[in-house]
Amino acid sequence: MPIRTAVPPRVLTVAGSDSGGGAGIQADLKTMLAHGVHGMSVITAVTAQNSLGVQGAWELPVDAVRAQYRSVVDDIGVQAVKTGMLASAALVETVAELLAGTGAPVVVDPVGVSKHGDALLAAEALDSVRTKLLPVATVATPNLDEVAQLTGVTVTDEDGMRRAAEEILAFGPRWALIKGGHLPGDAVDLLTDGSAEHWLRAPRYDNRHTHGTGCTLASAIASGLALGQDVPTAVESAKTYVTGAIRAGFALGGGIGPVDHGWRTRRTD
Ligand SMILES: Nc1ncnc2c1ncn2[C@@H]1O[C@H](COP(=O)(O)OP(=O)(O)OP(=O)(O)O)[C@@H](O)[C@H]1O
Ligand SMILES: Cc1ncc(CO)c(N)n1
Repeated sequence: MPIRTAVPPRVLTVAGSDSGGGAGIQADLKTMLAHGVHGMSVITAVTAQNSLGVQGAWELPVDAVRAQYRSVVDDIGVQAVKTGMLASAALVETVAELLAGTGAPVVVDPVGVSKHGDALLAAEALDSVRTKLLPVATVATPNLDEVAQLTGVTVTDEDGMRRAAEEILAFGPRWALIKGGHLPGDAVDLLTDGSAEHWLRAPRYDNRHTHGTGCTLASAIASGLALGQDVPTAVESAKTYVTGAIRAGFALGGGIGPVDHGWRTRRTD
């Protein structure tokens, strides 16, 4: 048996736990495993969640979040970070302050509500996301509901996605990835840094089992960045990964099932 000598890149997710295993920390770590990086976690909140919705949510104390972050970063080190559910203004500000000191690229998924419409971020935290968190992001990945919450822009078409990207970039992230997954038609996303524009197009799969798509996409981007890819390359390969995972999504429970993070190891065609 060969003995491993190379150490895989390390990727940190700062996010909430989804007991159902489809989104949040659980989706992030599965995505990282699928990309061959070493996944680590700072848990910000615990949700009681399944295919039907979010039955409860409890955020962790700021000190617990700080301590987890220091444990990971001071000893193991990180090559990329992804943030997801941050729950409160206090946690958003704490995480933003911690990330301002990291030299690693940061993918911010500004999680606002779950697929079922359950709030995962307090309304009074939106301003901290705009002024503290987005400025430290290498890539921000809002869906169209999060765009509306953060900028007031209602997107109905691809021109609207351009306007949304400008507004998001004005908060300070280096790149904006506007996810058009909630529009009808093909699943079209726009990646831009204000000059280059990359449109990512994939067929829309008529699959209701899409729990955790946003977490999966953002973690795949962070994994690509940790592997040394540039932002457009990491986003393109993450889009391919999430599209395959949605295509292979499966029914679990009585509601919206998860995407299949392991689709590449299971597909035969
Ligand atoms: N039915 C679908 N078929 C193919 N691609 C999809 C579909 N739904 C979403 N996508 C793609 O999945 C990715 C995630 O987008 P989406 O808008 O679903 O994120 P999200 O709402 O943040 O997800 P979640 O809140 O469940 O984590 C995007 O690349 C989007 O285009
Ligand atoms: C914990 C958690 N994070 C993110 C999402 C995004 O949908 C979710 N449903 N649950």
